[in-house]
Amino acid sequence: MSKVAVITGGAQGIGKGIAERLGNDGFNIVINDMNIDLAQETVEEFKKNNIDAIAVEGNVAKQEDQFDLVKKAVDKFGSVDVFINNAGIDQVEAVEDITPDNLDKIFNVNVYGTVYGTQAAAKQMKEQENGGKIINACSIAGKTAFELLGAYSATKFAVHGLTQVSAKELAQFNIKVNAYCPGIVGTSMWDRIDKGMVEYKGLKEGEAWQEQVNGIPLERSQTPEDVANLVSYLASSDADYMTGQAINIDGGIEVH
Ligand SMILES: NC(=O)c1ccc[n+]([C@@H]2O[C@H](COP(=O)([O-])OP(=O)(O)OC[C@H]3O[C@@H](n4cnc5c(N)ncnc54)[C@H](O)[C@@H]3O)[C@@H](O)[C@H]2O)c1
Repeated sequence: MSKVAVITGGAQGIGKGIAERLGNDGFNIVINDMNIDLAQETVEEFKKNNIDAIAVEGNVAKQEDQFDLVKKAVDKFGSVDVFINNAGIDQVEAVEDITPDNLDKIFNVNVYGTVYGTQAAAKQMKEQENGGKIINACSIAGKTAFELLGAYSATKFAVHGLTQVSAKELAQFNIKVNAYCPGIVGTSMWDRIDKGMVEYKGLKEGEAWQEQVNGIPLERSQTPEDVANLVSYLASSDADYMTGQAINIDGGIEVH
């Protein structure tokens, strides 16, 4: 029977790239997203390419939605072998300007969402003979400071910590937990970050993005496929001895 991968926030961007790659690797795919229309469109596109996939509407910040997501995946495909806590949101703000509402919002999705996804996936994986793999969306901003991304960065540092602790706690159940740390990926998230930085710094549209891209040693921006190449490895049996790692895939921006 094919293995099953669940990808939160998989309707577009990095999540879609990962879902497509894992589908081509032979996984059955379950895409979660709040934007169910886009998730359905993505699933239809995958089906045309012979990837077996379903879309499940849900908000990762709600614990019950995450358990419902796992239940729907198991009802449809029989297991959850890989669970990707990919959904995340951005905010561009100087630390002095961060509001309580914004702080709640970003922690709810990026941090609480990762906790709830891990809980739902682990419960199911503990019942499975072969355990499973949980893979979290961290960021280079989860290891290093980036101006105007204070709240976002704090959530990704938290995801980094959660990855390490979950790995230690779940190893005994043959559940591996790792994270991918992308750099500057051309998705709708970066369109919003560019807009926010342009406002703060008085730049022209696209200039903040270009400034970041100019600093990439490999001299090009990143694609969702670049990230998916790493996640494909983390989801595979080749990574069976790896757990607790947060791996940069960023064209050389950060070296640790
Ligand atoms: N784009 C980058 O440069 C970059 C770099 C490092 C890390 N990341 C991380 O990678 C992940 C994906 O980023 P992206 O650039 O593809 O983002 P994106 O905004 O392009 O896509 C995110 C998807 O998640 C969905 N989503 C948002 N909140 C949700 C929620 N509460 N519940 C369910 N779905 C939700 C959105 O509808 C959207 O389809 C995020 O965790 C992000 O922080 C992105």
